[in-house]
Amino acid sequence: MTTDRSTLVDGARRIVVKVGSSSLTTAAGGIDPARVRQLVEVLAAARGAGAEVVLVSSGAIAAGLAPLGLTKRPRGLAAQQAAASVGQGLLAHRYQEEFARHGIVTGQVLLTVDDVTRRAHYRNAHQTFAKLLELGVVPIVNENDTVATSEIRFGDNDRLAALVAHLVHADLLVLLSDVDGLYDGPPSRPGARLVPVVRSEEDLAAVTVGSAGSAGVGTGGMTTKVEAARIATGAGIDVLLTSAEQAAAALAGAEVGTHFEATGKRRPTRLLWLAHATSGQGTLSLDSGAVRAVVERRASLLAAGVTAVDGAFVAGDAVDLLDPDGAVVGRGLVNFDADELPALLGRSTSELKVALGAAYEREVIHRDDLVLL
Ligand SMILES: Nc1ncnc2c1ncn2[C@@H]1O[C@H](COP(=O)(O)OP(=O)(O)O)[C@@H](O)[C@H]1O
Ligand SMILES: N[C@@H](CCC(=O)OP(=O)(O)O)C(=O)O
Repeated sequence: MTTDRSTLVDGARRIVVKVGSSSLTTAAGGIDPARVRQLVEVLAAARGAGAEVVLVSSGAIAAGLAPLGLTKRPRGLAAQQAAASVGQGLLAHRYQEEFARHGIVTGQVLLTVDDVTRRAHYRNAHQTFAKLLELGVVPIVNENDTVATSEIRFGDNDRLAALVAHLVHADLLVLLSDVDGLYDGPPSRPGARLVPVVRSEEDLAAVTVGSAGSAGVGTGGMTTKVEAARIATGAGIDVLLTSAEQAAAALAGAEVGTHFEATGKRRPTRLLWLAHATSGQGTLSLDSGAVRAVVERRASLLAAGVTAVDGAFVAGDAVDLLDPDGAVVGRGLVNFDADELPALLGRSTSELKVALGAAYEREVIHRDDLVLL
């Protein structure tokens, strides 16, 4: 049964709100202080009503354009990183001042994929959010654009927001865009209709999802929002998608935008990151026995079942697991460097212990560090 909106919103104790660049910028592309102010008023009201709020805000690159004399988002990664470096401080400052008007302290959290997939870093991120919220701070999150390389980049804050929602155990994820919800086709197309509720994949089958509109500051368009909604709902978190203009109404429980209903159960957070926020830094090819062990018995991967190694990874990196036909069956955090592995392949752990010492007795990937894809 569909939860009515006011029950959904009133029942949400912890809310992650994501706002896109297109909802924060002027037509010329710079940050619009009036739009930031309006958003902060809505979030301060949600806080006043008793919810804890985490804001995932895009806009660093957009905020950095004008100071650098640029009129549109640059194409190259280095130029985007430079713009983000200039813009992130300005953006954080804008928020800090606006929240301070409501007596609310903000904290900046810049995340990279690495920060949240490696065990120690992930625990650290989790603890930082917990402490900030305990202290009554509104964390303002963005990708750490200036240091992320293209290989380890989320690239879009929609998925980042879904993963943060899971990391902080949010009850509700609100995605704010320049469009007031999911339409059954690109909203510029005549006759496109708003989809008020998405309950399952079947409801998405009839929807044509396109990329960003003409303004040119957004990144992923509707594709990354639907993907973010899939990640969050699959992890047990309800999602509301609407426009920044309708944020106040949405957070007051009005029937605006699109509600993606939570479907799945919570999964261990780190594995969600591993499945959705990383790509493998290399591959391990498995023989059919190892595929069965890993996929059917959920066992750890041992060197005996690995037939080939590809890529330049180091211990702790994510690698993709391939079946004998080359299809990706899983992803895991590997316990050895790529150049250590060839000498171990096909050998049993007891044999490795005798030949190379106890340090080589360990699994290639422990089952707790492995997700099936
Ligand atoms: N089926 C759809 N429903 C709604 N919007 C869509 C759809 N397909 C494509 N879009 C486009 O996606 C855009 C939102 O993406 P984007 O500009 O990246 O937003 P943001 O900056 O908020 O992340 C909308 O303005 C719209 O033009
Ligand atoms: N991290 C980048 C934004 C990436 C992004 O997802 O942008 P958007 O599609 O506007 O939400 C920035 O702050 O400019």
